[in-house]
Amino acid sequence: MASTVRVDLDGNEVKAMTICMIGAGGFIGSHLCEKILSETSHKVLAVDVYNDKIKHLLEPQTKQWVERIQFHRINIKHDSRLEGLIKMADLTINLAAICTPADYNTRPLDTIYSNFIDALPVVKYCSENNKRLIHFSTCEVYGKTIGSFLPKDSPLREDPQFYLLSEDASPCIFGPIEKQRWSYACAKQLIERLVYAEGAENGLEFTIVRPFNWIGPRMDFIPGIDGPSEGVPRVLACFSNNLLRGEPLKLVDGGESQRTFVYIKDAIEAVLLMIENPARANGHIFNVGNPHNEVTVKQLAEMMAEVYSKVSGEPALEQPTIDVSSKEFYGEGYDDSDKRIPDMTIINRQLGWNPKTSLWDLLESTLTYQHRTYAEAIKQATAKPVASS
Ligand SMILES: NC(=O)c1ccc[n+]([C@@H]2O[C@H](COP(=O)([O-])OP(=O)(O)OC[C@H]3O[C@@H](n4cnc5c(N)ncnc54)[C@H](O)[C@@H]3O)[C@@H](O)[C@H]2O)c1
Ligand SMILES: O=C(O)[C@H]1O[C@H](OP(=O)(O)OP(=O)(O)OC[C@H]2O[C@@H](n3ccc(=O)[nH]c3=O)[C@H](O)[C@@H]2O)[C@H](O)[C@@H](O)[C@@H]1O
Repeated sequence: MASTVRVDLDGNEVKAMTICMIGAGGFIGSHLCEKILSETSHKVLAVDVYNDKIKHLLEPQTKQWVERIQFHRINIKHDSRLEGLIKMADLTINLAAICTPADYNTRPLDTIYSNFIDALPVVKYCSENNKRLIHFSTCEVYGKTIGSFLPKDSPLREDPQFYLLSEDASPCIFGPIEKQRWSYACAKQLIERLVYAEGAENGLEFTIVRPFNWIGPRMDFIPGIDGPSEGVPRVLACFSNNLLRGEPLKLVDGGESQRTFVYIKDAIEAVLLMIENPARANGHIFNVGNPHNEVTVKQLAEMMAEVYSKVSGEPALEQPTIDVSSKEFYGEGYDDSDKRIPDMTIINRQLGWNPKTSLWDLLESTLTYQHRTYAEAIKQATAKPVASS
């Protein structure tokens, strides 16, 4: 635990606070809990339906933290204890959501309920009780870039004003309703507007975070090992699963879409700055991403194959990638964001935050983790039973 006095960006002492973290048992939540417990004196009321990813923080041997984290197994859809926890806390952080693209077109109702309806009471309790809220939205609220509607060979596509995604200037461009992929982005957009309106009309102190493809250890699950065999996680876990099993990586519609990936540990630094600098963070929407780590999905696959071979000692795959149609991979109603580059002006100005880790370095540490965590389990799961004589 940090024994020294923590100061904010303006040199003022940061007093220890109690944080109600909803969705604390997920990928981002687990890293945020670790950071808060190891570097600050704040207390965490961790709310989730699962706690596997934060078990190491809850076990009795982590004595130094035991009094600063409490796990509450609560489904926020229907649990009257939620308001009490929000009242006990100085700050609520809401991370709870269905946020894997394979669900958006196949479980659109669950997606809309999870990202909009279930978040409503959280916003209401914070507003009514004058509690600060940090709400997790997504870069998907931007949808497609303006540039994607220009002719393929238009030189305007190179002009940043047609692709750079800015919190206070870019429009939100989604596909038609039958493209149910956008159920998630649309629900997130509406909850952002509601949070913003609570701020404008009722004085809610809020910050909205728009993550741009945060990746790292503990993201999602490996199908058939710590998640359902038929489940489709986000791209990092899909490609990790292929590499661990020695299969080609599946490129949806040729892997032409572009993403900027940021290392989870860099991104968590930004969230801690928001937590401890309310005067600079309240009332703002922040892009949090790494504009320097842009690749096509195909380039990501090739880089992951190269890094995995290096960290595992396994020979490189003869055929590293294979094409698959989005209909085959995700089903009817899938659509895609073409390109996602975050404008960093606002987060730079308000919090002075910049990401540090290159894509190669973050893949090296993440794939080392994946190999250590899963290689043996995969070997056992795929071993052929020895025929009895
Ligand atoms: N990882 C990213 O790069 C990324 C990008 C954009 C947006 N986000 C947003 O950040 C947030 C966290 O994402 P993540 O990657 O950690 O996802 P995650 O799925 O790992 O974590 C979400 C957690 O919320 C919990 N949860 C869901 N519904 C709940 C309910 N009804 N009651 C209690 N707990 C519930 C889940 O059990 C899970 O542990 C989400 O809101 C997501 O939309 C993440
Ligand atoms: O992480 C984010 O910032 C946001 O974007 C993600 O959306 P997306 O980037 O499309 O999700 P991934 O599953 O990580 O897919 C990235 C790209 O890889 C492709 N992909 C995925 C998996 C695979 O095996 N092969 C493959 O080519 C997808 O089609 C897509 O083009 C999710 O919607 C959210 O977690 C989040 O809100």
